Amino acid sequence: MSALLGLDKVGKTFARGGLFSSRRVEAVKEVSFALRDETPEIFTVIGESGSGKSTLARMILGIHAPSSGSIRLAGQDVATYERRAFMAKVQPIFQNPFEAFNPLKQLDRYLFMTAERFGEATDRKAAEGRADEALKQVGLSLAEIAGRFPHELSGGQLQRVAIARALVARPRLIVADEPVSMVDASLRMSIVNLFGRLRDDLGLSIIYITHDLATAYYISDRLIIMQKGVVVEEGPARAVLSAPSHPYSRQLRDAVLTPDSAGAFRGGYPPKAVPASGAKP
Ligand SMILES: Nc1ncnc2c1ncn2[C@@H]1O[C@H](COP(=O)(O)OP(=O)(O)OP(=O)(O)O)[C@@H](O)[C@H]1O
Repeated sequence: MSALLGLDKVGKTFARGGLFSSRRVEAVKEVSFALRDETPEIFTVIGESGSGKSTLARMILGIHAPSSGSIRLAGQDVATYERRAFMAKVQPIFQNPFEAFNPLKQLDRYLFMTAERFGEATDRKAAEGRADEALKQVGLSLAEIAGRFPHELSGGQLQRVAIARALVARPRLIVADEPVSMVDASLRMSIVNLFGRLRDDLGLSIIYITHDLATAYYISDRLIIMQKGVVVEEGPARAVLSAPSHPYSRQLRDAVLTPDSAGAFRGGYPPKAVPASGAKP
């Protein structure tokens, strides 16, 4: 078995209040997990605000260096990758699609640029082909997007373009940090369903960072639950959320457990009545 991604006792400590401050925050402590090469999956990192999810995502993306432990992609330490080679394998999707794009730049430019930089497209025609293919994978097309600016699209459409931009590189792994929390509640399930299709059709693995238990339950294959930087529970998503053993996991589950959704958490699938947001009942 070869690992696509392997984290071994990864930790991150920040100095609070400037470089010379002695106050330290342990944002992530000794997190270990591996994604298998042969088994594409949606691996969810769930936890409340401040639990260390984004710090973990940034370390996997090579934005922050771990303070301890190691992160390996296809057997190689993430820190030693040449940036372009790394981005061809791992692509990010961030929370706010409106911040991901310059409001003055046409959206197709981003797709062409990614195709040329990370997707090995050698000319404009190849880049257009790549962009159209990726847009179709998210339910759009180059004809619909060509020449359009970010403000001309809805948040949901724009997040689809952000996902298409990631796909243009034909990565092995997508790290999606709260990708649906800025998207209209009615569209959240369609975005997470799209992740499911990308896993099944393209063999992509997705690290899905969220505080939304409902979408996590619905789409995840495996998950870890984080609290104060520590993994308090891990395992197959349905098993963990149906019978959580840690008090914090139970608290999380109960926060979205309405009488209507209770059946879903007892094992019914798909969970028809689970709310699309993490809103408390
Ligand atoms: N650059 C930084 N400098 C100092 N402290 C930081 C930095 N980044 C994160 N932290 C701290 O690390 C802890 C974890 O933050 P992180 O953003 O990873 O949590 P999170 O689970 O992603 O939260 P949220 O859901 O609100 O984004 C918090 O206490 C945060 O204040």
